[in-house]
Amino acid sequence: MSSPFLEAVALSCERDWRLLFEHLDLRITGGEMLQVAGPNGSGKTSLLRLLSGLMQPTAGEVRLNGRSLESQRGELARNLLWIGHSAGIKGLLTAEENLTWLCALHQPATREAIWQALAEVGLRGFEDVPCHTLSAGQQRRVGLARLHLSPPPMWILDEPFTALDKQGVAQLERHLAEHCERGGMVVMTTHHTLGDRPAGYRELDLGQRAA
Ligand SMILES: Nc1ncnc2c1ncn2[C@@H]1O[C@H](COP(=O)(O)OP(=O)(O)OP(=O)(O)O)[C@@H](O)[C@H]1O
Repeated sequence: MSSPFLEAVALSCERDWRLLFEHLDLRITGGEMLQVAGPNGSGKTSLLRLLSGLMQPTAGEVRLNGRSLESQRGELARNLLWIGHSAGIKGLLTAEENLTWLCALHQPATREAIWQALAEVGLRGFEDVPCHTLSAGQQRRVGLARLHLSPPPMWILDEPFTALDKQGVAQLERHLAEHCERGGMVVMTTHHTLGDRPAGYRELDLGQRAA
């Protein structure tokens, strides 16, 4: 099967009567990484939410494999992994419990696979600890462990490096680049300058397109 591709066609976004961007066209496919950059409030998270089908555009359209996202909800759910600005985990659940139910949305994972993924993100020994007792960076790592659990090909990540230490940043950069090198797709926002970029890397600066 060919890799999925995502398009924005003449996309405009207005929030609270403020036009964030307009006439935005882009196409991203397997093997590519798009870093959405720009100042605070320029619309980076809004663009990611539009591309993930979590928000409706003011004008224009988002397409998956050449067809409107609206008609592709099932396909989108099968192909997309969205990790938002917050770690996206529940504090009262343990790391293992959080990943068990998050994975159930896509592809149920075994306990062994979850423990292995937690080890990959440096959380060996923290599997059965309630997440509210973990540090901010550790909580972020629990959420990011999903990227090691048979994830779908399209990753849309809002500020995934937040709260990570240097080693965590380097490890995540490598993992994202490897995902693209294997034919996966990454769209993300970050204010961080990436040291490890795959061949298919490009940047979209919303600050330079301000409406
Ligand atoms: N739920 C909301 N309702 C109304 N307006 C919103 C909402 N969320 C964001 N906005 C507005 O949309 C604009 C863009 O917000 P957005 O979060 O997309 O920016 P951003 O570029 O991701 O910013 P940051 O770098 O601070 O994360 C801001 O002016 C914000 O006030």
